Amino acid sequence: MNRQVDPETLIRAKAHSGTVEGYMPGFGNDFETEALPGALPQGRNSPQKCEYGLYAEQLSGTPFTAPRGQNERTWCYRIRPSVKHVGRFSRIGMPYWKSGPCIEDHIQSLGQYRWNPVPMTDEPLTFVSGMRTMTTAGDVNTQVGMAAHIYLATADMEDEWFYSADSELLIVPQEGRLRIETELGLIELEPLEIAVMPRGMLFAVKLPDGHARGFVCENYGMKFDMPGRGPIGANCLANPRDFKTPVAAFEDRDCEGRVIIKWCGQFHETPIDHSPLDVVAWHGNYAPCKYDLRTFSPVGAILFDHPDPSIFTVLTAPSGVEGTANIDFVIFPERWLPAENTFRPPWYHKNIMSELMGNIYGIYDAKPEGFVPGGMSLHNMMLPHGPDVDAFEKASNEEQKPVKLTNTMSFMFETRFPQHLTRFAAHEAPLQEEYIDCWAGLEKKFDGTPGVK
Ligand SMILES: O=C(O)Cc1cc(O)ccc1O
Ligand SMILES: [Fe+2]
Repeated sequence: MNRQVDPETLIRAKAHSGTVEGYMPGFGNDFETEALPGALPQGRNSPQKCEYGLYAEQLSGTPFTAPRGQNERTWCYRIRPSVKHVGRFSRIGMPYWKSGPCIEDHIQSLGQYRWNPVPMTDEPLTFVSGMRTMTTAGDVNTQVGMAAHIYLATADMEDEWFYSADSELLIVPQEGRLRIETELGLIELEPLEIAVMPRGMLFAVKLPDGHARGFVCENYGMKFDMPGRGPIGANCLANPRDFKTPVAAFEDRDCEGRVIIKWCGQFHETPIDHSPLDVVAWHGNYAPCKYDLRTFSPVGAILFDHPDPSIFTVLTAPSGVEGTANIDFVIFPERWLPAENTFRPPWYHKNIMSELMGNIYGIYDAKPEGFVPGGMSLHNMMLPHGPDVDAFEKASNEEQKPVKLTNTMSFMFETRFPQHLTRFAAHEAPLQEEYIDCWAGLEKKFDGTPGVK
């Protein structure tokens, strides 16, 4: 990639068969890709000397001895090895990017929370410096739990690259496109797509629209995986081929730059005198990917009742306890609602899991007012919630012909751990103080006499 990643000078791998415009299909596949012919060694990983004078380097995403099927690593053939950064690491501040445990004593009261979109800013903020943590759960040091962030970005990362040693990053754009230049290739992302950036992988984010806002789920624990479909069978929900991993792309460029690392909740930087996006060829199964949420094929109730939202799980990060996710990433996409004699929106409930929701666009059926695109809500462990009074009345009284729910895409980061608000979420972000009043109008209908009311 050249600095502006100009398509003319971009040295990108030729599309192999099965690739779609710079991407290879499949989830967690063993990929191979080279931007220069013959750069990728065949039949071995570490020849005595690599073609083109490249250095071989392995990036391990799982322990060496992880079981086959979970074991993930990638071999990179690069112009310089990663140790060729210039100086020592020095600590820098990133005051709005928090890590768990971050249990500060600043919350007025326990509650159900909802926020308006955090407004865009004129301040020059990159994808990294513009990260604003809303909640943390678990502990980054023990690699358990997660954090939920919003990012506000107005500036490209110029000669600046970032990696998180702490976490995998699930990126959910809400406004503005992102151009994510990674060590393994280029990901172009727009709202209604998501990207997953593996732990330890360098990248820079550029802003084709000059600004961007979105959500990030930072996964401290085991990697996101596709959920098992159980009796649903081999198809529907997210299909593996709709995950796209970039082909190799590199730049050979000297510069005065810096690498920022997030490491056990702290931020460090080191100078670098060249672009670290210098991987000419790679092979392996530890790689970034993107996914278009519009390719999710929802499966739902086709006669009666409202199923658990787990049917809409796109990705799940296990916790080690079966069926109890460190994080489930769930979406609420456009779909048909045909169920008969059924209260169709979500039921009222309390949940051992903690539910952080965000609205990407449109209207969420349980909250027709107040949960707006760019907004978020948090229904924490065992705190009751459900449809607001208008949604309840409408869904209880409407004629039950099949309807298509359109103009909607919300999502949920659901974790087995309680989520703690940051000071930013409690005091700086536009918290809706009156949120719980959305249930105030739910009146007692019971009068002791039989019959539906
Ligand atoms: O609370 C929410 O809006 C999310 C949600 C949706 C649903 O369809 C069922 C349960 C649930 O927690
Ligand atoms: Fe819920």
